[in-house]
Parts: sequence; structure tokens; C-alpha cells
Amino acid sequence: MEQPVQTEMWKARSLEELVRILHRLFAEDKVSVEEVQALMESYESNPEEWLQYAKFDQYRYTRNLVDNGNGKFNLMILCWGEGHGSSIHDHTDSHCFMKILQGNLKETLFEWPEKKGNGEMTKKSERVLRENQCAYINDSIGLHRVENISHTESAVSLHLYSPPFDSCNTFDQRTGHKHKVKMTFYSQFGERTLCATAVPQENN
Ligand SMILES: N[C@@H](CS(=O)O)C(=O)O
Ligand SMILES: [Fe+2]
Repeated sequence: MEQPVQTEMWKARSLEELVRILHRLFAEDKVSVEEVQALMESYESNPEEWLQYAKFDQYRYTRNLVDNGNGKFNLMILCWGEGHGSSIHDHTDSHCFMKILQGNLKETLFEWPEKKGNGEMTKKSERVLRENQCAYINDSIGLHRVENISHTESAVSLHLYSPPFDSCNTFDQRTGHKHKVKMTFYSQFGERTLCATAVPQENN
């Protein structure tokens, strides 16, 4: 008979404490997806703690780096204005945790297109994620699109990616064609990222 696995239950009482516990968990050889998800869910969003990272743009969602997890993970805050959404994208073979800090986000899951990608992509499911909920996705689960469908409220989410990555593929819903994009930070540790070059900044 297998022994029941005893998973420790953590409760993060602040964003600072959440970051501290995440560092501890990711310092181990093995990290449990369920444990990280439960830990992130246990944090009750307190805007006072994350407002310094929440920088919005008028035209598209922003990615704001909070912590680089000692090279093991990236923790970031994404700010979604009314009607802002991502394209359909993958997660570059990383684990992706997404917790809602404010508002609601709609997540639509898609199947990977056939090799050539030549037709409408298949929608698998959709759901609305609500405040304090934490979702999880990786490439074996599929692709997703995330949207703030509200016309009156902005949304803020906390994302953890492990290992960290800075590019992913986006997909055209009608053809399944993919396109590699580089991802950038709008701010890092609360400071607006200055972009020295005239290279246009892309989100996925
Ligand atoms: N994975 C996306 C956000 S989301 O749509 O899950 C990003 O990191 O920009
Ligand atoms: Fe994503």
C-alpha cells in the first residue's frame, strides 16, 4: 500500500510572506504544483501590498516583475485595462500559475493546432477566474487566451513562471499559424523599465 503523501499546508499572510515561502519551496529539488497553487490561493489579495507594482497602460496589458525567484521562477503582476486580452499563446514548457488579485479574467483553453496549422483552432473550454482564485497551465494542458472582458473594471493578476522564460509562441485563431514573440517587462521591482532602443515592445 502506498503511504498517503503528507503535504504541508501553508498560509501566506502577506505578499512578502508569499514570496518568502515561494523561495523556500523552490529551493528544494522537487516542487509540487498542488502545493504552489494552494499557497498562492491562500494569499488574500491586499492592494496596499501590490499597488506599487500595478502599472497600467492605456492600450494593452502590462507585465511587471515583482521577484526573480533566485533564478528558479519569475513572479510578476499583470495589469489588464478594460477589454484588454492576450493572444492565444503557449508557455515555453514552463509551469504557469495565475492568481487573480483584482477583478475577473476569462480564460479560454485551446488545443494545440496540427503540425502545419491550417484551420480554425479548437476551443476546449472557458471559465471566469475570480478574485483570489489561482489557475494553473502548462503546454501539455494546452494553449490559452486570457481576457478582461469587463468594460468598467480593470483586473490585476499575479503570475508565477518556472523556469523563467522571455519568449513564447502566439497562435492565429483562424489558421493555427504560430509566431514567436519576445516578452518584456513594463516595470521591474516597481520601477518603469526604460527602453533604450526603438524596438517595439511586444506582449503576447
Ligand atoms: N502568459 C501571459 C499572460 S496570460 O495571458 O497567461 C504572459 O506571461 O504575458
Ligand atoms: Fe498565459
